[in-house]
Amino acid sequence: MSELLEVDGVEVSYGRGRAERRILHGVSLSLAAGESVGLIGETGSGKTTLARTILGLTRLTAGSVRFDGETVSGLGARALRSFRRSGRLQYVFQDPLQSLDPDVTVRDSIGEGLRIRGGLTAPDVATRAEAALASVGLPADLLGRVPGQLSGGQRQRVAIARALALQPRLLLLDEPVSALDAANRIQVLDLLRTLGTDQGIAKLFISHDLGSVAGVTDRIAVLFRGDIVEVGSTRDIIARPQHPYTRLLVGSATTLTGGGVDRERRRELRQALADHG
Ligand SMILES: Nc1ncnc2c1ncn2[C@@H]1O[C@H](COP(=O)(O)OP(=O)(O)OP(=O)(O)O)[C@@H](O)[C@H]1O
Repeated sequence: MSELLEVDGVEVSYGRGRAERRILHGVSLSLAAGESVGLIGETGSGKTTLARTILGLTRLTAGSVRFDGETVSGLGARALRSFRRSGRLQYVFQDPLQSLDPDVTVRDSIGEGLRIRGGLTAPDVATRAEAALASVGLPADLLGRVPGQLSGGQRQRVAIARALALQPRLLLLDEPVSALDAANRIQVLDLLRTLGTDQGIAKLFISHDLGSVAGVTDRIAVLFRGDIVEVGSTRDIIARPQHPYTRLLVGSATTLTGGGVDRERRRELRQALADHG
């Protein structure tokens, strides 16, 4: 199967000289068109760094990122701008206020990327914005509101609609529900499960919480201290986790196991992890 996204041996460091710290140690990961994959790792493991590298925002020191047949990691500033304008790869942040301007209406916010990309008349942009809003289950009467007049769950849906309006091939969703309360979290995850499947949009869910993405992904990749330590179908990862860190994740996710592993077992797994690293 030809891959939509191919991350191959990516290394990223921050700082220089003595202060240099390697964050990603040769990460490889691929996604096919329409596939839904979870990238799971604890805080500081390098998830956002990997997302930023895929977007071409962070420079890699080794390896490559290919997307939709193009080597993104090799693009110069100008080519990168044009790649971003194309909208083929969209990023949804944990906090919707990071992608939404507080003074801009929902209508203009969703239409902005389309206007920047060009090629559509103003009425076409408006129609696409309305359709995108409807596709995330929100009514058209929200179009005239600004983000401060929306609930947290509505804001995140608007941020998703804004990304969808550009008809991307891949959505990078960085902790898309962790800022939401429990009820909104379930609703937005429910939306994300089916969203884009008809159009073959691939989704990469980035999260520290295996439980919250298990129901929406085909595969899971586990990132631990800058290395992908395990990749497999979501079902296999949950039923037969191999790496000690994955076992700890599965054991801690009470929603998956109905109870989680007991304290003593978690202590053993933490010890195994310490021995591992
Ligand atoms: N611009 C930067 N300069 C220096 N160090 C950075 C920079 N960005 C991130 N880091 C460091 O790189 C490591 C990985 O950070 P990253 O944000 O990728 O982790 P993460 O897995 O996304 O964590 P979280 O779940 O907390 O968001 C952390 O130790 C962080 O402090």
